[in-house]
Amino acid sequence: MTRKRIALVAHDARKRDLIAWIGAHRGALAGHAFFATGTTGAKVRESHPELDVTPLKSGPLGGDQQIGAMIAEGRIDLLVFFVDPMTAQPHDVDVKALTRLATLYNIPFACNEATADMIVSSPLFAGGYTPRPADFGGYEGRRV
Ligand SMILES: O=C(CO)COP(=O)(O)O
Repeated sequence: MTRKRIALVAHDARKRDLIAWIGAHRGALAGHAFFATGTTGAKVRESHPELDVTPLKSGPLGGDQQIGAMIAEGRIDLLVFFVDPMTAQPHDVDVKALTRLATLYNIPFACNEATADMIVSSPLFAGGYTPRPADFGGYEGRRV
């Protein structure tokens, strides 16, 4: 198994769903390294102490930005971010920045359970798949 670096984020209304999702996939998730926004990380650690979870800052205090920076540095292989589409977030710009970077750097990114289910049950997940590097569509600063 290739050890993946998995970012976990859930808005408040989705935290229970993320914990349940982790429980449902504990076999596939065992042994990987997890990085999570603060409150999400604390809850994941509480319910799944067997996982190696590094908590970052809480989302509204910069945690989404920290994960975005890790993506830009090539330090995250998968983002599982259970988004609440029904509640306005004070840090909406940070959420947008994070999802933009996940898209830009072409990492697998699940914003709901169905997508997360497909990713962790894919043979590509088990098989050490490496996505092609982003080429930024001709952006002049791409080598910088
Ligand atoms: O707000 C979040 C993501 O945008 C999540 O942050 P917490 O995990 O600290 O609640």
